[in-house]
Amino acid sequence: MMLNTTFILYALTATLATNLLLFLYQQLSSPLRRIPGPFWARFTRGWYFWRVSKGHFEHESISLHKQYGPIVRLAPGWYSCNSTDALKKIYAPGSKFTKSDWYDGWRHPHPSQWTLFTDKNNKRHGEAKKRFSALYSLSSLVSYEPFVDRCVDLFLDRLREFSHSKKEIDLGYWMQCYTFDVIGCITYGERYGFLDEGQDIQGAIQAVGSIGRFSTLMGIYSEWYPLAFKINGYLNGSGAGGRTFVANFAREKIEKHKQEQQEEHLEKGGDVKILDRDGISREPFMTKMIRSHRQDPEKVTDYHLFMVAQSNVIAGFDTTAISLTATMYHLLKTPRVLQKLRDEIRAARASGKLADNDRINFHESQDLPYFKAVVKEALRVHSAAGLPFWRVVPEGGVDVEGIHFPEGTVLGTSSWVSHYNEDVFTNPTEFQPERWIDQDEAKLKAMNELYMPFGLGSRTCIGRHISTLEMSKLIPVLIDKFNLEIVSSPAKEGDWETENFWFVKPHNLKVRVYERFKE
Ligand code: HEM
Repeated sequence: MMLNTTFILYALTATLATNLLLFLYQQLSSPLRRIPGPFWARFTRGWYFWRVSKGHFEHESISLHKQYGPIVRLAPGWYSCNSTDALKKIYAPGSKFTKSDWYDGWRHPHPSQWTLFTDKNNKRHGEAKKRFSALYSLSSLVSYEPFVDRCVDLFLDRLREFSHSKKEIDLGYWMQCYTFDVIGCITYGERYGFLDEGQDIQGAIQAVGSIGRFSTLMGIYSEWYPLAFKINGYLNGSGAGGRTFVANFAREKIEKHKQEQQEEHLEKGGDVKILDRDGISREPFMTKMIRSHRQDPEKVTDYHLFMVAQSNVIAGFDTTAISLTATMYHLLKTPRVLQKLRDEIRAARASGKLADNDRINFHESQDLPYFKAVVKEALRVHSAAGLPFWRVVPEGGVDVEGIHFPEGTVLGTSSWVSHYNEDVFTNPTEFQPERWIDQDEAKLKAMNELYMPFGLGSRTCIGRHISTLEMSKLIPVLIDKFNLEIVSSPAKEGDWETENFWFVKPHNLKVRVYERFKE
């Protein structure tokens, strides 16, 4: 018995030692061994996990590139890239690179539960994206505009109340209420109701937000993800309740829309598009999708209906709220820019370019060059996504910055690294919308090549026009009608707090609101 135990111990030690030696040999003989990076990143993903878990990796990744150059090792076989050459090769439209296993952390572990954002199957992803891209296109925005108008009106009503009561508010939280309700309206034609009371209904804002931390960290050890997912479901504070609320809301609305269309179909003897006086359809996503589902249930399946509805919320609500909050934060911190923007809006109003005194049309907002530069600059200095967009090198490998990366290597670039590239962006930490206007063509081209708040290539954000609509209809009216004042707190040392678990979220941006009355 004693002999057996000793033998097993020897065998285990020998196996471990052999594996360790083999691992060290592979690392030290790898053609990529000369790529610099933090010491422990050579041997384990644990270093990356630890640093990301601190919640500020967007800044750390910029420093790492300053220290080590355009390619930095972040884990064995994972390299962060900072160059135009890398972006062109990794994210080229039609490239064969696939999303890496890190994205598994963002999906339900069952293989049937894929989403556009997480799909590693390029073929299936391409087909689905093509099928639904018209719903998100620039030309479809006009049909969603009345939904956004309703939410903007309600948001401004709330601000008027805060102005009267002089109550301090968390601006980031109220932006979340706005974007959650807008996405509900655009998707189902109905608000969730966050703007009514400012309540986080069933903890849904908190829950969808909490997905970020878990998914970001577990994606680094994606082989453990299915187990962690199961355990997480049993834990308090996992946000399961809020997620269930969002999923149930989707199921309930899908059923309701199906039933209504069925009744309408029977009554009118066929599918009918609801057009307004201008001949424009003002229908939410679900109405359009269910019509396509009725026409061809194999092409637009029940799963597609649910997947698109869920993706809109999970990928679209926080990202847009963060971008709105960041834009307001930088405007408030840079009074020169705020004043210039107000002047542009006032001049547009004075010259009769804005039809309504209390609202702004999307096409009018796109005729305000300084406003567009403000939003572009805000998304440069504060991109909502703050970690590399990891991709797997396909068969044949790839040459980046003169280094050959074999098939299976994981490469990625974070928009923060790209947007703070000092070779291309002069004084990158400064909020200067003018850099997008007063610029020579060559410089502008170089900046645009590195600009990636919505990602790049075939996996670019499908909802980017919708988020532009949401921002363009709120910010000009908000700054025209209200003064906002940041309430400084000693803990924040006059600045704001952010936390990065893929989404770089502002916390506790407390402001006071004052209604502006025109002279
Ligand atoms: C300012 C707001 C937004 C920002 C900054 C943003 C950012 C991004 C980024 C960076 C990606 C690509 C990630 C990657 O390559 O891994 C992405 C993808 C995606 N976004 Fe957005 N997003 C925003 C708003 C929205 C909205 C409003 C929706 C939905 C209505 C949406 C839906 C999606 C979807 C479905 C994908 C996956 C696309 C694909 O893989 O083909 N996003 N977004």
